[in-house]
Amino acid sequence: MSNSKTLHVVIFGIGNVGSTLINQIQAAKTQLQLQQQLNIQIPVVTNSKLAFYNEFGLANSWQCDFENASIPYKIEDILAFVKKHHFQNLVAIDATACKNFVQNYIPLIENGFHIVSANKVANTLSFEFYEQLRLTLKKHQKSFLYETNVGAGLPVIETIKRLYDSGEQIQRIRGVFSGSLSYIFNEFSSESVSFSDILKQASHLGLTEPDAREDLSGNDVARKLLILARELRIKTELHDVLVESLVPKKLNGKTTVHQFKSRSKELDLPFQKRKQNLLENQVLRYVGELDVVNKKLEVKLISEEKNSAIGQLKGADSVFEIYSESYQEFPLVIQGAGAGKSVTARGLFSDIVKLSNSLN
Ligand SMILES: NC(=O)C1=CN([C@@H]2O[C@H](COP(=O)(O)OP(=O)(O)OC[C@H]3O[C@@H](n4cnc5c(N)ncnc54)[C@H](OP(=O)(O)O)[C@@H]3O)[C@@H](O)[C@H]2O)C=CC1
Ligand SMILES: N[C@@H](CC=O)C(=O)O
Repeated sequence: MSNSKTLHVVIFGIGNVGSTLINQIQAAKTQLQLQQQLNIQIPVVTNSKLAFYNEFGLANSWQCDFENASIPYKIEDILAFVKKHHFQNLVAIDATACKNFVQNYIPLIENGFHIVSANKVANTLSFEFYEQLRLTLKKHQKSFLYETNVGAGLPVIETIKRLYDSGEQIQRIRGVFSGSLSYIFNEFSSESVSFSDILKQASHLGLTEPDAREDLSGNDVARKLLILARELRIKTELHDVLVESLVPKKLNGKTTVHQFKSRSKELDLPFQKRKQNLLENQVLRYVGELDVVNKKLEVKLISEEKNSAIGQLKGADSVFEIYSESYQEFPLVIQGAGAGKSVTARGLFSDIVKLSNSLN
């Protein structure tokens, strides 16, 4: 009898992260089969409007196939398709940044899907939804993995869970939680380039959210703090996070993404002023802090000494300093690329493989 296991993975969102994930899975097929007897089939991929179906799984030409043969869809069409083909071990990947898409999680779970998500929204809606989602997962014996929600491919959530589950008292988590803002302030502090040009670069590199104001407003970091707080069983909401937004009021949510992009030069002067106010040995850093003891979550722009751990960050690196009873004076530190399509897709891939280990 063969021990081979097949997963049927439906990928929602084929932008930076989703399309990289597909390519990583296709490239690893032989290795997965040989070393782990794991066969990952991708019978459906979608963007916000169109879906491409192939009951035998995607071919390497999937991008052309999607362009030529994708059709408009509703979530019910996908549920009907997987049912018709009696697919087992179903996994839905949320590689969207869509606030509405998470409303599909419950119907997906009720129809046999496990969920693996890079999208932070499901974990940062009301605490009521957070609990409802977990109750539904339990009822249907399904898993929800979301390591990439914090620190992209870095093992942040897993580390915090392990510490917490083994009774370790975590007191404080502090660091640079945003890969895009790390990149932006690392470059802006050390180079003579305008803020808007660096923002554009970060966006081209796929480091920012589809709407970069999610990063600049502090929303994305606030979500990450909230996700970690909830892992530590702190019952709190997104609006409880104290956030210093970097988006001027005139460019906030009332303008479209396109209008914001075309007016991003308006950010140059205020950031140039902040840079001029720095002392010689200082750089700008956008930091997050979760004070577990006082249940306080805060996101702000600070002037940091160049030679501190946070001041020395390079590229799109994030850093997470975890202070706890066993790591009091010298924190447990997790550092590495905190954003980017390749590391994030690899993080999703790793969650898929982890999930496969718990399936028949
Ligand atoms: N980039 C990074 O470094 C990291 C990203 N993440 C998360 O990964 C997610 C994806 O990011 P990224 O790939 O950069 O974003 P992109 O904007 O590149 O891609 C988003 C994709 O989602 C699709 N989409 C939007 N709404 C829906 C919907 N309702 N149903 C199905 N598909 C939809 C878009 O389709 P369309 O083109 O039709 O709009 C697009 O294909 C985000 O949640 C982000 O926070 C997490 C960690 C790091
Ligand atoms: N936009 C985010 C991507 C990862 O979550 C970031 O910059 O960290």
